[in-house]
Amino acid sequence: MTEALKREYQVCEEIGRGRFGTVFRCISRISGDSFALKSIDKSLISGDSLDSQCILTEPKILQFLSPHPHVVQIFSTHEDDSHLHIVLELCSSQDLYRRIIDNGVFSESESRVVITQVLQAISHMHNLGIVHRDIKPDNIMFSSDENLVKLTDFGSADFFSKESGELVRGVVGTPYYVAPEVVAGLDYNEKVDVWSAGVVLYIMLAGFPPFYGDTVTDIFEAVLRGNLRFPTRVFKSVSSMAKDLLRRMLCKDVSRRFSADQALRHAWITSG
Ligand SMILES: Nc1ncnc2c1ncn2[C@@H]1O[C@H](COP(=O)(O)OP(=O)(O)OP(=O)(O)O)[C@@H](O)[C@H]1O
Repeated sequence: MTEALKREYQVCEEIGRGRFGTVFRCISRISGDSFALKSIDKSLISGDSLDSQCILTEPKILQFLSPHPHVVQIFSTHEDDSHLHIVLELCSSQDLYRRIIDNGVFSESESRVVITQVLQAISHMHNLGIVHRDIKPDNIMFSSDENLVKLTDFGSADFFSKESGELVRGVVGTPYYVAPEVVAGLDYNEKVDVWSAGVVLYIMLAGFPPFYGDTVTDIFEAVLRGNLRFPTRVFKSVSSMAKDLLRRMLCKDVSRRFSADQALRHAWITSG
């Protein structure tokens, strides 16, 4: 651990583990406030691999996006021979995935509170020319005060240029959440994040994803068909306004799919 890090923070208990590192709670010796310290073991990453790119991209993009109320805040990075340490805002241990598993489906008003904040984070990113490419419940955390939602995990994010209309390439994302144009191997734009946020909203309301299958291939085929259904058993009590927003976010035709800003202006969002 670097001297500066040891001087500034007292490292406490482990609070999580990812593929490349361990996350600890740490306390600032100056303010007494708690933070999350993500320590990435550099020996687990091979030199010029995609993994090492992701790990280096994340702090760079977080620095660029911070501060925003719905993007997990980065405070500093410290590097030594063996590790890259990132000091982040401390979130609650429960992410949206865990909350859906533990508490079941969300009401419309609960879903609205979460998705509005996610869309605000996406709008902020898109306005700064960044596409996240891995929006999913596991990457949506709650802040320690529980009502604030924070978007995390920018390891798959990339820069794009809105002015030049330049498109992004590469199959990136998680099967249930990935947009059809990504699965089809086409170039794509930032609206892939709106599609993924639409999948998240659908799951919060229904408890299952809109496009699913037993294997990754089956899921991809369902995504490519993009046949959005609202089974009566589950959706009979969901408002037509909520379904209308889902249709506009989960629209296969990218040119007709809502942007994050359009979604934020939709009546179902603003009526909240
Ligand atoms: N800012 C944070 N505040 C609180 N807990 C966190 C924070 N960041 C990460 N964690 C916890 O640490 C765990 C590991 O996080 P990390 O970002 O290293 O990996 P991951 O994104 O879960 O997985 P992968 O490494 O496969 O991408 C998370 O699942 C979460 O429980």
